[in-house]
Amino acid sequence: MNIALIAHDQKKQNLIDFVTAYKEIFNEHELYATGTTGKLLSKETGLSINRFQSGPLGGDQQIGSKIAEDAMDMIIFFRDPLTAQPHEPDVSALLRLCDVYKVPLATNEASAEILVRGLSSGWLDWRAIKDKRVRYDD
Ligand SMILES: O=C(CO)COP(=O)(O)O
Repeated sequence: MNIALIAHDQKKQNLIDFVTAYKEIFNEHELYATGTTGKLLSKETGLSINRFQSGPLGGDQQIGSKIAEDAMDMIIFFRDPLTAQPHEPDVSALLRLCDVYKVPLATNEASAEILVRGLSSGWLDWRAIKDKRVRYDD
């Protein structure tokens, strides 16, 4: 599965701790991240991570475009709900696309834990079904 990992600055350590805790599971998947998150995650966990631009420079939009191409299977995005982000429209757009394409999304540790445990239990195997996409062009 292709998994995107993203965290706002105040939540980066939370994401590092989370990914470290579930490293063995994450290690079995293709990982993607926005720029700074990916840099820190690979340094701190040793995992191999494909990096996009930093979030404020378009990274959220790049991940959104992967969702629209059916190339992302899960998004773990530890948002900071208490700090205004200059690129808030990009953040909203990414979350919206998760709903458009029914991509599993977790925005905090509690829901991320359920997704990751579900991933290792096969609950997300339906993602491999080719015709799962919501199509608006039929
Ligand atoms: O801002 C972000 C997500 O909206 C994250 O970007 P960075 O990983 O580059 O800090």
